[in-house]
Amino acid sequence: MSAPLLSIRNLTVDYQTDSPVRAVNNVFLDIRPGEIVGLAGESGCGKSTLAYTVTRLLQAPAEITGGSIEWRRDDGGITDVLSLDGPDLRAFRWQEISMVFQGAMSALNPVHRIGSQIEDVFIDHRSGLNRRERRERAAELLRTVGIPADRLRSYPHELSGGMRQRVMIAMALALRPRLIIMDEPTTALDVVVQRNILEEIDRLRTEFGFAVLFITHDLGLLLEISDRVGVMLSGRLVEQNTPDVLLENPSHEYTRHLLRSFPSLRGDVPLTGSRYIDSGEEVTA
Ligand SMILES: Nc1ncnc2c1ncn2[C@@H]1O[C@H](COP(=O)(O)OP(=O)(O)OP(=O)(O)O)[C@@H](O)[C@H]1O
Repeated sequence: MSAPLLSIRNLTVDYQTDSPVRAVNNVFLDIRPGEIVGLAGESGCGKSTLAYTVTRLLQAPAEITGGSIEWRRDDGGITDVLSLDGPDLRAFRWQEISMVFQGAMSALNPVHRIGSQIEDVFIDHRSGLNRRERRERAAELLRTVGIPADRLRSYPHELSGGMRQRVMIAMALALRPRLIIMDEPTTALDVVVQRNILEEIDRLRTEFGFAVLFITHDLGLLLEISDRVGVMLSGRLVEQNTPDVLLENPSHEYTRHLLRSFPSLRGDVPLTGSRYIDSGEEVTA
């Protein structure tokens, strides 16, 4: 088994409000190169706080009160993520780890064309590229995520929700990061569009070899797409395992509860093509 790309050890994050909230509580999580790790749990369990901590986007009143996050660089050396700052942090954020968050409409600037927003990533991080090269790369990125290059001239409101989310994925891919964190990237989309985007992410992962930390409250979806799934409850990662083990032999009562809350994995949930449906396994309680 390859060495982890990202190692989260004993991480604890508190919101220092009048009555402090422990949003992340002693979390251990490794992500290996090329792996899709899913993080499930209901609203408020600390998933986004964990993602923001890894990407160092956490803001006051949040405070990291314990633990470490290590990143294995391409040269085999280790970067202490929690002590990164200045240009090193900026470079880490787009070149090593990038993010796709929920709500592409609010993440994209409504008054700028798609093309110029993608090119901005290159202006900030690839200052050696000239205008024509930036434009070519932006066009290539759009094609990579299945959008015709002439859409570079579109404004966000001229694209569908699914297309906007693809643009966000294109931007996240721009500098070829080794890990992409996706926080509810498809939640606002209808099921068919969601499925197309998930297939796209899997195809891109095969093509480019990046790892994915995929965060959603939707355990069913994670069981389908992930190599490993972690279940979070009140800031704790109460269980992490492969989808097969989680389905067949969940060790935590909360995981069993989440599994029971599926209507059925046999037929009437929209998991078309799922290997769990194909195998005909009965997993409802
Ligand atoms: N700015 C803040 N100030 C105080 N408490 C906060 C703040 N942001 C989040 N929290 C609390 O931290 C806990 C974890 O929230 P977080 O947003 O990480 O959960 P989540 O699982 O991502 O939920 P969701 O899916 O709704 O985004 C919750 O109890 C939340 O109320």
